[in-house]
Amino acid sequence: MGDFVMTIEDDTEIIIPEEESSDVNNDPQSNVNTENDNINPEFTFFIDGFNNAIEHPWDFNAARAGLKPKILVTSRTIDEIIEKKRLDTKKTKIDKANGHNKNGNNKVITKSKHGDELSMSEENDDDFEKEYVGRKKKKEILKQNVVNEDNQTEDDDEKDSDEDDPFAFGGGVDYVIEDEEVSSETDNEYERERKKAYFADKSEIIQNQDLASAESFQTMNLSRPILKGLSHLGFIQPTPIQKQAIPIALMGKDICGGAITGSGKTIAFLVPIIERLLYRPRQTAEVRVLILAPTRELAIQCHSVASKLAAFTDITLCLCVGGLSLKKQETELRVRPDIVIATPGRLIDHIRNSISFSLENIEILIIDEADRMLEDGFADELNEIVKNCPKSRQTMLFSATMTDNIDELIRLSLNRPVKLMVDHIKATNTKLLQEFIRIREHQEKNREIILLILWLRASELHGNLSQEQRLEALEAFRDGKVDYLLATDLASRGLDIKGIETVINHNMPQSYDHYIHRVGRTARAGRNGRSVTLTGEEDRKLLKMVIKHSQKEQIKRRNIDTELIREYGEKLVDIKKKVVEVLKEEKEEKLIKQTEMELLKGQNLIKYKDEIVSRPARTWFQTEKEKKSSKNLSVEEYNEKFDVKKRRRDEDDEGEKKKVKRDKYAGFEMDLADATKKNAFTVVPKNKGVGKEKSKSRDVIKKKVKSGGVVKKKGKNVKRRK
Ligand SMILES: Nc1ncnc2c1ncn2[C@@H]1O[C@H](COP(=O)(O)OP(=O)(O)OP(=O)(O)O)[C@@H](O)[C@H]1O
Repeated sequence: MGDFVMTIEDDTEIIIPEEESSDVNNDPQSNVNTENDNINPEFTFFIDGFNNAIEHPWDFNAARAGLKPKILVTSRTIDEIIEKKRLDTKKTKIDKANGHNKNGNNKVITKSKHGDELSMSEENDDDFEKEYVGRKKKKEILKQNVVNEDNQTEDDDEKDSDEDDPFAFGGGVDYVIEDEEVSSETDNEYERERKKAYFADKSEIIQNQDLASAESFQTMNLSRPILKGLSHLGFIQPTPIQKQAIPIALMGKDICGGAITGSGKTIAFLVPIIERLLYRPRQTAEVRVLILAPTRELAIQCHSVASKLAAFTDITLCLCVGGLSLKKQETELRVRPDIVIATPGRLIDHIRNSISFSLENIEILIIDEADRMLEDGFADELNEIVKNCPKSRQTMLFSATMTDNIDELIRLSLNRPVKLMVDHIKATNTKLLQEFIRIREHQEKNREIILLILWLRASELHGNLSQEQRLEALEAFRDGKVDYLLATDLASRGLDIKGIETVINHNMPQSYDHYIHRVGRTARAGRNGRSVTLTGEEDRKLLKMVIKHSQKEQIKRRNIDTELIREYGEKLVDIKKKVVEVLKEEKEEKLIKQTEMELLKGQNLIKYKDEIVSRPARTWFQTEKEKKSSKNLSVEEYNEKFDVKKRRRDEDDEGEKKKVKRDKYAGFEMDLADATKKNAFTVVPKNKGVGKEKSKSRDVIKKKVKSGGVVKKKGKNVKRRK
């Protein structure tokens, strides 16, 4: 859960003078595209719809440019440890087969970073895999059946006669349940009246606005540079949320916008911002627009899309997120960029500590994933930011699970916001096929085995990685260099990576909202997608909610052959010893790295002592104690939901308290916070659908038992870095 709560502590950075020189060439003004003055009046738009959208509408360039200078430490990563073990195994095998000290022609000699010489056969690169998986299983994967209730296995039938059993889905049972989490559906008269008074009357606004003119971007009265930006991104027709939000936002109204995941909410708020900024006074530079996002990666993505959309304007942008160089951001903020895209913690750091930066001229405040930002974990930071913005600003909130709860919204002092809930409330995309694998209580220990059967090969994304590792993992995944991304909820919101075909939930998430965001990483922008969720007995209520909010044909049940579970369970036991060794080595390497970093920090403190001492100390709006407690709040809030879920299960069991005991080894033995352990989920990209791909089991085993920091590159004969 620490993933989401970025505070000043996460960003501790010793700013060394050398860094300054490299910043000079990164003036945000250099992004200004002078083409603006040179627009070709003859340019035309492509008109064949969605397919024109470019492959990667965002990139990591700005984030990479903002990375702190790399500190070279000599410790090995877990990838290197595993690679070495793999090579050692091969070496032993080859030595055994060939007799000692025979170096055949087809051997590659590599030298590890630590100087030990290793030999391996080019032809032998699959050995490790063969050893632990066995080729014949590659085909057996196809045995898994996706079934509906007509086709369940005997083992699974026992409880399914109960007509209130959500696992019995597919046969036409219509669940009508009271759902306290979908507020609008359960509002009482008083609540409805309150909302009527709080929100603007949309029909009145629409009456005054010719929404028919919003049918295409060209008829929206947008300026030429924006149309050109949209055209370059390959966007021709606005999506439903864009059709509604753009004209209303251009009127300066506050907006509470909700639309399903992957429906183009980012463009829905970026277009009106950029259009309005084109008419800003040019005499003085001011920071006029602030876009807030809950995670660094989402802010990076938003900044990248915004830069592309504004490429033919003179609008300047600055990315202010933790994990990237403070100094560089300070330099950029000094010239007052028009738009700042930020995560809350780093923004507050700048408000307090960057000379001449303030939010006093903010005209538009956008809060992306607003419901998440309104949660307790962000409460203090959000209050601090809103307090610093002028009251007269325009505020726009967006999320796929947007709340219309007035008590939550009231803190943002909105001005008669227009509620735009475009899709059926909390619906999932109809192009999403949702599969569920039932995990009975006695099978809880099999979750990892089942993942293993699903052939996962993964890189990782979670809060325990450095920002550089986080970017590398995402980039490798986006570019198809790795097949899967194993991620915590850090990746659950907003990330838009083309080609993600499947999302696998190792556990059903804590709430339906979390579920919507996770599975929403696939089936985006009109594409098909699939989610597979390992569903425990305690997840019945959530499963019912999913069914309730989905079309019948979106829901399927997937069964896993019990014989396969047994076999793969044995394989896991076989490699247990090796995994434990790797974990031990990794721990030692981490310690080495930490020590080296401390040493380096100490050296810099001595070297630049005068300058560091003469600088005013950085300040924060909370005391250490407050900071810690708001960080904990977020985790507590998350765990609370877990407890609720568990309680529900206990209630289902008629009060009988049953604790599912999980083998320590079978669980996630990683450094992440407990809440995160319970919520690892996995994203699977294009053409690597469940049951189709070849065996990559060792990676899954590696991930399963140790979720920290592995980026496994695809392909054979991965050469070791020197
Ligand atoms: N008008 C359009 N035409 C074609 N593609 C579009 C259009 N608008 C947005 N897209 C594409 O749709 C995809 C999803 O957009 P975006 O990331 O803004 O979704 P979102 O609604 O914010 O999703 P989430 O709720 O998951 O954050 C992106 O790849 C984007 O490039």
